[in-house]
This record gives sequence, structure tokens and C-alpha cells, in this order.
Amino acid sequence: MIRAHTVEQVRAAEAVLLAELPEGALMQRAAHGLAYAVLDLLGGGYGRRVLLLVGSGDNGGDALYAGVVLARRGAIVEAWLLSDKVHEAGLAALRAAGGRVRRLDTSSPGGSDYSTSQGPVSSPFDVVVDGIVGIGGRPGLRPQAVAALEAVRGIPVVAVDVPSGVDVDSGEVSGPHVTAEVTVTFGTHKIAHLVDPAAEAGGVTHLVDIGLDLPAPALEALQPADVAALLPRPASQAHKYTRGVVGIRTGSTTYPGAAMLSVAGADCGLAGMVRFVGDAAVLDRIRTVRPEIVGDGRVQAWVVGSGSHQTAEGQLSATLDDGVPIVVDADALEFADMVAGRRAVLTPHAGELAGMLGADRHEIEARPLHFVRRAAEAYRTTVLLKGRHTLIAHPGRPVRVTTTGTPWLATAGAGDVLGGLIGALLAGGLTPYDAASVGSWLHGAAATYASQGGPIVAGDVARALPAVVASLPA
Ligand SMILES: NC(=O)C1=CN([C@@H]2O[C@H](COP(=O)(O)OP(=O)(O)OC[C@H]3O[C@@H](n4cnc5c(N)ncnc54)[C@H](O)[C@@H]3O)[C@@H](O)[C@H]2O)[C@@H](O)CC1
Ligand SMILES: Nc1ncnc2c1ncn2[C@@H]1O[C@H](COP(=O)(O)OP(=O)(O)O)[C@@H](O)[C@H]1O
Ligand SMILES: [K+]
Repeated sequence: MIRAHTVEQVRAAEAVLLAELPEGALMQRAAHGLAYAVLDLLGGGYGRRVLLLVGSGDNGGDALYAGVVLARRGAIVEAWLLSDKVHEAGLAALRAAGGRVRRLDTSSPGGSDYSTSQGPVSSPFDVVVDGIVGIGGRPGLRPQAVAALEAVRGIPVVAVDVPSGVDVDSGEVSGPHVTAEVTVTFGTHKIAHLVDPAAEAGGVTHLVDIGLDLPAPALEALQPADVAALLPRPASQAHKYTRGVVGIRTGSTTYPGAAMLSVAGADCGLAGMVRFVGDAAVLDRIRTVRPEIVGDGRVQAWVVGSGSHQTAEGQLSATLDDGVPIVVDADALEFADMVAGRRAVLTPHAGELAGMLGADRHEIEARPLHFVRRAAEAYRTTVLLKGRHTLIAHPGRPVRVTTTGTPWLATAGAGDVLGGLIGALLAGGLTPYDAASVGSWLHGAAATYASQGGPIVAGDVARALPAVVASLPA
């Protein structure tokens, strides 16, 4: 499991270690981890040209001490100081190691004097290390930092702890910020590493263990071993009813394809049987390609809403008396009040969640973590907000983030497959929270598997699911 903690949790854990360790030891751990990540990126140190952007706090201190390690490995290290106040011991150490230091004129109101008073950057650097601000930073960047970043645009950036300028605890981005290839973080992941839009700004995250002892996380991301441990597998004495039956009430005469795709997601082999309840002509079409699909009867979970069109309300209310968990997708989300407080998974994308909460789609996209939590509290059930990094919230539980997938998954009908798959996992006995997070993980992994870097359609994702399940650790 990848876990992410809040700034407050990190600071508390850090305080315990700081009291135990010799002064500066923690920063040395961080700086060495950072330096080795930079060496990895550069493929070595000798002759490489490294620029450190150094702010006023310990984030800048990490960058300076990493610069020391890099200079000792033969790198040519230059530090641009963005503030009058910097980590003095780190600065002295960098100077002693042969590093070059430039103090930007922070008194200039525009702060953009760098390219005029110092001249433009003549010899490009191989890498920029962003030590502007870390977990102590307020969102946004000051003009000096913006100007410095502008002067080195195009050069790969390694962010120290977080890409400077993002909101660390919410993953929100409200002003200028660093966009990094790699972010080297310490002790634990922060929320901004996993939640968009900040997560996208940080690139690949590399975690350095500095020995923090941490409490329950605010956020978590399943890894293959977690998915394997949660996955419902048939017992040796299993029969189809012990494995669970999933019922699909989706599609309409207008959208028969949605029914076919949600059935395809459900019919991936993770449940014992799949029932389809709906238009007879649609069932006939489904059976021509999936002869194993049966009609109405008892189920352990329902999937409702994909392509349901005007029948959504009726389809949803028809499932309620069974008292089994329900996946509520697409057209049925408008009636999600009906499942408030029940065992359910609501699966909106940003536009649908906007409709449910009376918000604007752009607001949801800018603050997905805030809104998915709000929806889970409002509906007192599991809410899965689809996107590049899908979020799954359930009252009182850490929000789960899906990091599998590919932008090729943004294709019509992919959501229908996801709804069916989550239904199969519910029928298999997972809680709504686990079914949503395992389903979302498998869905993203199947998309990547099917895509191989190229385009896919929704049916390809469903077809790849058995192979992805088979590839999980035993
Ligand atoms: N907490 C931990 O467990 C550890 C922290 N370390 C490092 O220490 C960092 C935190 O250091 P600090 O608490 O000194 O805080 P930061 O270095 O993140 O930044 C705080 C300083 O930046 C200024 N500042 C705030 N917002 C700004 C903005 N938008 N633009 C420009 N300046 C701004 C503040 O006035 C303050 O002086 C971590 O991110 C990490 O890099 C590591 O050395 C070791 C472990
Ligand atoms: N940029 C992206 N990168 C990765 N996955 C994405 C991206 N955009 C959307 N997705 C995923 O693609 C799927 C689209 O589902 P949805 O919006 O419901 O489409 P539809 O309604 O056509 O089925 C979701 O699983 C979502 O998480
Ligand atoms: K930083």
C-alpha cells in the first residue's frame, strides 16, 4: 500500500525523530536520498551541471546538502538563492564543496532581474533541483521563483519533497507552481503526490525512507499485493452461487451498447453468474456474444444506470427491496438520494458529481479530493470520482486513489465496464469501499495492458481483465 499523510502528521512524526537523533541527521538522510535520485536521473555525477533553486526553509537546506553530495561526485553545482534568508549551514557546506552561489536580487519588485542583471543562462544545466518550498510552503510562487523557473524552462526538474507552489494537503493548484519530472519525497507520501491536479505536476514520485513512525494515513493507493489480498477467489468447494451473482439493470433501447459493456465488465469471471434484467431484445443481443448470461432472479449485487436513459429511476427503485449493495452509475446518479446511507458505490465523473452537488464541473476538477469527500459524507456511502487518478471516498476511511491506467482509457463506454466490474466484486463479497478501489485498480491496469501504448475501446478493457487478474501475485 502507498500511504499519504498530512503535513501535520509528518511534522509530528518528524518531531519525535528530531528529539532522538543528532542535530542535522534527518536532513542528511533526506539530502542523500535526494542526491542519489538526481544521480540516477543523470546517469552519474561527473561533469553534470546541476542548478539548485533554494528557498528560505529546510526544503532549500535539503537541496543545498544534496548539492554537496553531487559536487563530491564531480558534478558542477550552482545554487540560486531566492531569499535573503537561507539554510546557512547548508550554504556553507555547498561553498566548501566547491559549489557556486548566486544571490538573486530579491529586493527587485518584479524579481525578474535574473536574466538582465546576471545575463541569460548561457550554459544550460542538465537538471534543476527545486528546493524553493516544501511542506512549509503556501500555495503559489513568489515572482523571484517564477522568474528563475522561466530562465531555465525546458530543463528537467527534480522537486524536493513536493513540486513547489502546490497545496500539499489538498492536491489543489491555485497559482504558479513547479512542474517536475521526478519528485523526491521523505518519510511518506504527501497528499499532493497522489491527488490531481498537483499529482500531475510532480511527475514520478520517489520515496526516501527517513525512519518516520506514522499514524493511519489520510490517503492510500492500492498496490498489486493489496489487490491480490482483497480479490475474491473461488474456494476449492465453490459453486456459482457461493461465488455470488451480479445483476445488471443498465442500458435501454436507445443505448443497448451500455448494457452490453456493463455486462462485459461484470462477466469477467470474478462473480459466479451474471444476470441481465432489461429490454428483451437487448438481452438477446447480449446472449449472441455471451451465452452464459441469464435473466432475472436472486442476486448479491446490482448495477444500475449506464445508458438507462429515462428508465434510470425505475431501474434503481426496482433494486432497492433486495437489500443488496448497488452500483449507481450515469443516468441513475440523478436519483442517488435513494441509496443514501445504504451499501452502494456511486460512480460519477466530474460532470455527474457537479450535477449531484450543485457545483460546477471545473470546480470539481480543481478540487476533486474536497468534493469526493463531501459527496461521501452527504450520501453516507462510497463515492468513486472518475478521472486520471480516480478517488474513492467512504465516511471515516482514508480516501483511496487509483494510480493505474492510461489516458487512452478516456473512451466512451469505459465507465460502463467499470460499473459492471465493481458489481461483480460486490457480488463476490467485497465491501463497497473495497469493491470500488479494487475494481478501479483492475480497470486501470486492464486498460494499460490492452493499450500497450496505443488506442483502445471499452470492450478491450473488459477483455483484458482476466489476464490482469491472472498476473496478480498469488
Ligand atoms: N518534516 C520532515 O519530516 C522533514 C523535512 N525536511 C525538509 O524540510 C521541508 C520543510 O521545511 P520548512 O518547514 O523549513 O518549510 P519550507 O522549506 O517548505 O518553506 C518554508 C519557508 O518558505 C517560505 N514560504 C512559504 N511559502 C512560500 C512561497 N509560496 N513562496 C516562497 N516562500 C515561501 C516561508 O516563509 C518559510 O520561510 C520539507 O519539505 C523537507 O524538504 C527534511 O529535511 C527532513 C524531514
Ligand atoms: N486522462 C485520463 N487518464 C486515465 N484515465 C482516465 C482519464 N480520463 C478518464 N479516465 C477514466 O476513463 C473512464 C471513463 O469513464 P466515463 O467518464 O464514465 O466514460 P463513459 O461514460 O463513456 O463510460 C473512467 O474510468 C476514468 O477514470
Ligand atoms: K520543493
